[in-house]
Amino acid sequence: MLAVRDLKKRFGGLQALRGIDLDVPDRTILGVIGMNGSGKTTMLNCINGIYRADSGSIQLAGEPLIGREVHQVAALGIGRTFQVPRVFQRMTLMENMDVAQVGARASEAERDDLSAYWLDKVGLLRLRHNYAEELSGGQQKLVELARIMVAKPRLILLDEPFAGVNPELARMLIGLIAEIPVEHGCSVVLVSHDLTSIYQLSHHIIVMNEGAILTQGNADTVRSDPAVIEAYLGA
Ligand SMILES: Nc1ncnc2c1ncn2[C@@H]1O[C@H](COP(=O)(O)OP(=O)(O)OP(=O)(O)O)[C@@H](O)[C@H]1O
Repeated sequence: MLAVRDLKKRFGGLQALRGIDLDVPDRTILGVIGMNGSGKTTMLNCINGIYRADSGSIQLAGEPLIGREVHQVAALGIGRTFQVPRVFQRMTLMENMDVAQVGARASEAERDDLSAYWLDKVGLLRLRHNYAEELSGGQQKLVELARIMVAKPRLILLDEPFAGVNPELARMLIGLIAEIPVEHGCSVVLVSHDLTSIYQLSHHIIVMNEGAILTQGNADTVRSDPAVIEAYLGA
């Protein structure tokens, strides 16, 4: 679904990405871990068009993405959430959901049904007529996830979805992310410092360090890799 080759990005004198290669097969979850500043968010920003990569290639199901604007990447089927959720504060939750369906070939009733379905999935249906600004930061993260899902994406990029989310909501979120590939036919790139969730959810994991991939593999491989233990886990 997603293929990244030799992706490089520099900010002035800082080489933030030093040639990243990765593949996310259809209906799988790629976990991304790494120390602060290792380039995880920069990589997501290059994939969804916030930053223009200096070199390399990014393809979604064979479609090249580099050089496309954020809205064009979204229209090709990539949804994105942020460390600090970007929901429309002065809109109700239903209005937030509807904005994400602009251009969808669906009636108002169909759009409302889909909005309600996803708000229910994230446990916020009862608050559908509340303004987003009335919700906690953790709840806003759930709204953001629900909002990207109503656009029926082929791939979603989740940046620290569990940070600032209380344990009960986090458990619900883990269950929800786990079923997204199979039930909704969507691949996931999951950036998180929460190793337990990453190990539990990911089909494949990459460990980033100073803009490069330090190691990769399944949870067992990554957990036991001496370079990861030394560089990332510090133990
Ligand atoms: N717009 C920017 N301008 C200059 N430097 C930037 C910019 N964005 C990121 N960087 C730098 O690039 C490096 C990688 O940052 P990035 O945010 O991608 O790391 P990260 O792995 O997501 O970190 P964290 O876990 O703290 O979110 C850091 O040194 C950061 O300061």
